[in-house]
Amino acid sequence: MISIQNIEISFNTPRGKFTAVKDINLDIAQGEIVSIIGHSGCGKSTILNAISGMLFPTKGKVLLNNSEVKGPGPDRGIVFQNYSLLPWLTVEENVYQAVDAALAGKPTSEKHELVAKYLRMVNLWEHREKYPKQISGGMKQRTAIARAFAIDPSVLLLDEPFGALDALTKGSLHIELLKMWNLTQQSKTIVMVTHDIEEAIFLSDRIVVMNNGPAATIREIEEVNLPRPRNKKEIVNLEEYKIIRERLLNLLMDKVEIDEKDFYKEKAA
Ligand SMILES: Nc1ncnc2c1ncn2[C@@H]1O[C@H](COP(=O)(O)OP(=O)(O)OP(=O)(O)O)[C@@H](O)[C@H]1O
Repeated sequence: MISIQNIEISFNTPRGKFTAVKDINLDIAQGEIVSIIGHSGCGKSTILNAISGMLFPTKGKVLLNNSEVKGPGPDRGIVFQNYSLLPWLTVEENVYQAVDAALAGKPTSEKHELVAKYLRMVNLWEHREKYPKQISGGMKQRTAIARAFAIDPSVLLLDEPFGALDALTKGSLHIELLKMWNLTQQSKTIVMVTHDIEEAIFLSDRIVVMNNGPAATIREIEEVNLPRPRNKKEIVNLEEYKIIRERLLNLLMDKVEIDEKDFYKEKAA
């Protein structure tokens, strides 16, 4: 469904051309959940932005259902870490506004029903009249996720959506995300950027591990062959889980160790 073909993304900076990522090739099937992990600054958000159409590759192309991505569209819903709710609208209005734009021409009652359905799904119906400043971080992110699902995009792009949340809230949002994915017959394709290895394993079918930048590339792609539905308490005891976790930790720690060695070398010199 998504085909990233040999993309390179460079930026013009005051110090010249900066290549953030290069030689990125990745095919993602419909209904797959794929996470992208890697050190800060390795280009995870840059890749997500190229899929969203907010950024154009300097070389190569991104195809969505065999058509080249030329800009953002309602077929792709995006959730960012910083909630991105409009502060002057209530929870319900924030979701309605997106639905109204995506379903222009449909009866108002139908749009309101849709908003209600998704707010109930993320347990926010009781809080629908509150403004963003009156709700917690987890509730803001629930609103953003409900809004993204309500417009019924075929692809959901999540940029560290749970990064600012505490572990318990994060855990319940993981379950709500999978609940919505299951309710759509696992037909939505989800691409998520995260720093959290456990989160990536729990949610994903595949995990893309990036090298460090500049000119970062894909280092390895791990398949997560854990049965679904997944139960967090149960999967952590499975051998497969432990192997993937160890492997991801080793891949990500590699660079840190190299940096440390360099530091001691410099000190000795
Ligand atoms: N508009 C821009 N102009 C110049 N450089 C940019 C621009 N956008 C991103 N970069 C650079 O590209 C690299 C990749 O950035 P990106 O935000 O994709 O990283 P990331 O892996 O998502 O990082 P983090 O995990 O910290 O969010 C960084 O070095 C960043 O400074």
